[in-house]
Amino acid sequence: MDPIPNIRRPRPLFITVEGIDGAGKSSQLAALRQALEAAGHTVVATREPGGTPLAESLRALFLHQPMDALTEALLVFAARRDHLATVIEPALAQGHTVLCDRFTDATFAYQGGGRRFDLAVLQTLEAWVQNGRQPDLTLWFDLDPALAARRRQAAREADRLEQETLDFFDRVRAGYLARAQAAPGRIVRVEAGQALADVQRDALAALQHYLQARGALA
Ligand SMILES: Nc1ncnc2c1ncn2[C@@H]1O[C@H](COP(=O)(O)OP(=O)(O)O)[C@@H](O)[C@H]1O
Ligand SMILES: Cc1cn([C@H]2C[C@H](O)[C@@H](COP(=O)(O)OP(=O)(O)O)O2)c(=O)[nH]c1=O
Repeated sequence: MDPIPNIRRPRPLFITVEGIDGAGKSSQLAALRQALEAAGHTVVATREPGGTPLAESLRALFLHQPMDALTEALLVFAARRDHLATVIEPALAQGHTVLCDRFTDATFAYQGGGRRFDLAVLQTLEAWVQNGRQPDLTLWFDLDPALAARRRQAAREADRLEQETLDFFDRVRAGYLARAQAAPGRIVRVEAGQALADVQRDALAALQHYLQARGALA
């Protein structure tokens, strides 16, 4: 008889990070990944829109071509469909934890909040595309839009979305707040206006709290 491998892998998780552009979520991904690996998870790190060759092509169009709000919503959900079918679901089925930079909360915040697009249509698309799949945990890096704009200006050239007004980002932020209020057990707000190390401390604490509460440690 083959020996049974003495490895206890924790239950795979689907974890997402969210926030307005410049909130600092990408800066926290490496530390989150390390913490998950230290807890026994094998991690697939990915992003939206993107994460597959097709979805990365859609991302390039999305970030640079002018389009209306419905087209935006259809493109991000088309990208999401391919990403779920070819990366996220297979990874979870193989026992890997998926750490994803943005997911559907971004659609409700940007297209729903920012563009004021019909939330009922987004809910219909979500149901069609996701087949019930939702993140287990979402860390929402929340930052004042004026401060986020200053951080972005110091860091990079603005893409199509990042050229939007402060009013737009106020609505995106309000969209995230509404999502967090509707799903308080899933979405955890992290105060992103602090120094990088303090944001990291709070994000890791929220992750550890979740892992302990769900028994998701190795
Ligand atoms: N807590 C922080 N304090 C100051 N600057 C930060 C902080 N977090 C990130 N930054 C900087 O702000 C810019 C945007 O951060 P980034 O992680 O790319 O944000 P996002 O992925 O949310 O758009 C980068 O130049 C980054 O170094
Ligand atoms: C996933 C998603 C992203 N977006 C937007 C948010 C961002 O402005 C942009 C790309 O996100 P992001 O990868 O965070 O950009 P960057 O690498 O420049 O930090 O796409 C939507 O509008 N709807 C969505 O559903």
